[in-house]
Amino acid sequence: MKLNQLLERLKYEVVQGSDEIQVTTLVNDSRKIESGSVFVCISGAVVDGHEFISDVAGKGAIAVIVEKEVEAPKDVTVIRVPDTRYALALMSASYFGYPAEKMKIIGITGTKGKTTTTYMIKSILEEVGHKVGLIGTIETIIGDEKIPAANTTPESYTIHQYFAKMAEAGCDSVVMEVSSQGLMLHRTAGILFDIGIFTNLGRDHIGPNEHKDFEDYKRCKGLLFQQCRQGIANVDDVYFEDVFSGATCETETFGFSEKADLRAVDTHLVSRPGYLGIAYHVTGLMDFDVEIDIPGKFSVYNSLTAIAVCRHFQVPAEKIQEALGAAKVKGRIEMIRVSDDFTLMIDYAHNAMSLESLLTTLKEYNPTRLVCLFGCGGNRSKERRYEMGEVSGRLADLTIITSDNPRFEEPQDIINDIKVGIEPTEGKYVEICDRKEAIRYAIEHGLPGDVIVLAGKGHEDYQEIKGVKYPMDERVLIQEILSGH
Ligand SMILES: CC(=O)N[C@H]1[C@@H](OP(=O)(O)OP(=O)(O)OC[C@H]2O[C@@H](n3ccc(=O)[nH]c3=O)[C@H](O)[C@@H]2O)O[C@H](CO)[C@@H](O)[C@@H]1O[C@H](C)C(=O)N[C@@H](C)C(=O)N[C@H](CCC(=O)O)C(=O)O
Ligand SMILES: Nc1ncnc2c1ncn2[C@@H]1O[C@H](COP(=O)(O)OP(=O)(O)OP(=O)(O)O)[C@@H](O)[C@H]1O
Ligand SMILES: N[C@H](CCC[C@H](N)C(=O)O)C(=O)O
Ligand SMILES: [Mg+2]
Repeated sequence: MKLNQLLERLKYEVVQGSDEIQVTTLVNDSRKIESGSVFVCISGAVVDGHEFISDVAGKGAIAVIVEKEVEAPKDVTVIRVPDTRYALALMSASYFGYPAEKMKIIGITGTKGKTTTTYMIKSILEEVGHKVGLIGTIETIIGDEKIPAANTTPESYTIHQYFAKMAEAGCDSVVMEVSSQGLMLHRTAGILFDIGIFTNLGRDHIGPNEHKDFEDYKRCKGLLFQQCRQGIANVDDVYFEDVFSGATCETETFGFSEKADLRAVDTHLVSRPGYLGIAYHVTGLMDFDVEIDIPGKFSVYNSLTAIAVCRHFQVPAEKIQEALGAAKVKGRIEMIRVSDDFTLMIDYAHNAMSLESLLTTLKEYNPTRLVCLFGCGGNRSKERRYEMGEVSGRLADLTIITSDNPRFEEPQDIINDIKVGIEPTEGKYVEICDRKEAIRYAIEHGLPGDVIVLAGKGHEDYQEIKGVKYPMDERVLIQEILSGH
């Protein structure tokens, strides 16, 4: 492949050498260089790719793409672009033959509900015969192949590599989560989404290596609506108009508000022993009854989003009803049967917004006690800690504070930060640092009619401590506890 073909959709300057050369592979990791590779230098959060130029030249790279002034061996072509992450995205699309243009691409952004909604959309579209690829927090799904995810929205090269595999596997559409960091770091640059979705916006992801402030977070979410044809938005969210202020797409809305194009009415909780769900009537652009096995008001939002998307694929109401009735997502309000007396669930709520909506909605089912077990991740937004502490102290009848993924922080320091939030609420709490022991406590002290939530780890099957991921799956811990281990 010729270098100028990879660069065809970019503005660039040839600083040294020629763009007429043939290259073998496109690489942004010096450890993956082959003879004839072009190396894209990314200024990362940990290291600067520009520092590897002599290393990659020694390994056979024949061109480098830079965004800074650099010294390079004379036989290496140097191309300068304004932003190398942006360039990597557009070059990757070309490298893999523009696979996004062969399928319908659905992108979902928002603070919460992305993962849940992607699975709902996939199951509805597959009900009527579409073949749907999926990219998100839990995994990437290409036909029968499931690849565990490192990021919610992977690096652009990986996205196009997955797209190419999906197109080859016969997928006609892709549903993917588009995180604000993904938008900020140009991981999805150059993709024209057929449908872009905005679920909601809450304070999150502010801190070192994430967003500098809420304004930046909000601005990044809005970028999706400058690169899609049809926007679909939650009109009830207070930030909807802000997020869509620069939008260039057609826009339709969903929500409870009378203004919504697709609206939920007559919502009612469904509760039977061992079962919590929600039902409503959808009206406006479509008209039918919906019942879902996932409790809570946000299940109404997530399913409305899925309905709005599937309407654009002309899916009939009965098929949507059927697929939504069976929708289940790993670690998202996943019910685990441990007792005939009380209800226990594993959920991924790991910020104040999701914990507040989860606990509020569960309280509506009138449990004897609402018990909330959680910790917070280390080396992630510190605001989450006291905010989640405050939410749980205020809404739960008992909070069990424990560890999540401490990463490089001391678990007890994280617990202390959570206590700063919980103490002023006078909410009842216990602290048990070891997560398994904390779960044991929750199960052994469960009272008839209790609802117990294990929050924060959701689908994760590991605990990350000082750079090592140790196996830890809450489903396995529960089975061990029940069998007396
Ligand atoms: C802070 C951040 O966003 N980091 C992400 C980023 O790392 P980076 O580019 O800054 O990497 P770096 O290690 O500094 O390396 C810079 C460059 O040098 C290259 N390099 C590096 C070492 C070497 O020996 N040779 C070499 O060439 C690297 O390949 C890279 O091109 O790019 C990597 C590849 O795409 C990501 O995996 C990584 O995500 C880390 C794991 C992360 O935790 N990110 C979080 C903040 C994140 O992005 N989260 C969002 C939202 C989550 C959600 O709410 O669902 C997500 O989309 O996942
Ligand atoms: N629409 C929603 N509004 C608020 N909270 C939600 C919503 N949907 C799900 N939640 C709560 O947030 C948690 C995470 O949901 P989900 O994984 O679907 O969101 P996400 O946007 O993919 O989040 P992440 O950025 O962490 O991947 C759920 O476990 C649930 O507690
Ligand atoms: N995608 C999420 C993962 C958090 C999950 C939680 N278990 C933790 O480790 O903090 C984030 O980066 O914010
Ligand atoms: Mg997600």
